[in-house]
Amino acid sequence: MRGLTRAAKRAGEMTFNAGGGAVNWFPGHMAAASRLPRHPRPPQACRPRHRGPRRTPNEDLQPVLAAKRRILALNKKDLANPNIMNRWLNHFESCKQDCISINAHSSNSVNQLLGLAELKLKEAISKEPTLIMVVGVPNVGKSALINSIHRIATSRFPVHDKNKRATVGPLPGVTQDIAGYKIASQPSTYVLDTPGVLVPIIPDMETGLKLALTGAVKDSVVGEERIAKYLLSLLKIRKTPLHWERLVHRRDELHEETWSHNENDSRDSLRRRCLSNSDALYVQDLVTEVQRTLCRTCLDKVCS
Ligand SMILES: Nc1nc2c(ncn2[C@@H]2O[C@H](COP(=O)(O)OP(=O)(O)OP(=O)(O)O)[C@@H](O)[C@H]2O)c(=O)[nH]1
Repeated sequence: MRGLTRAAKRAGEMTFNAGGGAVNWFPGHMAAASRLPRHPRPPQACRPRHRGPRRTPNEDLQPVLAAKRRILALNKKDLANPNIMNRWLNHFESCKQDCISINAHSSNSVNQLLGLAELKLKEAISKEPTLIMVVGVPNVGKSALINSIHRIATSRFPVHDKNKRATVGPLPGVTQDIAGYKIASQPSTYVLDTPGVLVPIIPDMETGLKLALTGAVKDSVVGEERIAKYLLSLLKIRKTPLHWERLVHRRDELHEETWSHNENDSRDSLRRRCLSNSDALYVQDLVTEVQRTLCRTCLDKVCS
């Protein structure tokens, strides 16, 4: 296991050095947002994180958040390996952290989180008004979670801003400002959506590349090719079988199936569903290059 970790670290360094160029991980809106929790009346905190629980806590916010009642929400559970997710839940439980894994798009899942929040915030909710802040790195699903909470709340209580929605998007950095959503009255309770915040300085390259892989920073900040190479290195290190050739065969099969069953299907739609020849060749070249680099630096030895 330690060998794997070391190899991944080495792969991160190599990928990073190969791409070159300084990376600005911390744009202006993040700097502004990282000052928000020091508001004179600091709110309770709910922190959705996603498929990188080790890489995504913001240590700079810990002193402020530690004093709050908080729940750790591991979001995007539908994308995570359930065994690894359970290991993380056990880990946080052993650290006496209230932790739950959720899918922000699922009402059942968000209802479970709300149940836990009600239990946890019982005392605080009796004081008016209560602010619940959702914080986390960019693209973790904070706005999606807020929309689900707001939708559930509006089905329970009459609220005036029923149609208010936080903007959700596949790229990081969609939310640039703080916004409040009323989810209960008497006593008034609000959830606050916040811009995703990274730490001002990414401690090491591996963390940066992993954040990029999970979508917490835009691909263009690190460089698409650099991220692709790093991903391929990780797949190689973990001995994940690569299926490019099978994809090309699948394309030929699909081609035959589709033309024999549905003659109206256009070539364009076919192309969208399959990997083109040039894409497959490009990926194969990339794999070969990564494998050659890995051999050169004896990463194989580290893994074996
Ligand atoms: N599969 C899956 N996707 C999710 C989940 N939660 C959010 N997403 C998707 O993740 C992407 C980012 O979601 P947002 O809610 O915009 O993330 P955010 O944390 O507000 O992002 P910033 O504005 O960058 O801080 C969107 O494409 C969502 O649809 C989830 O539980 N499962």
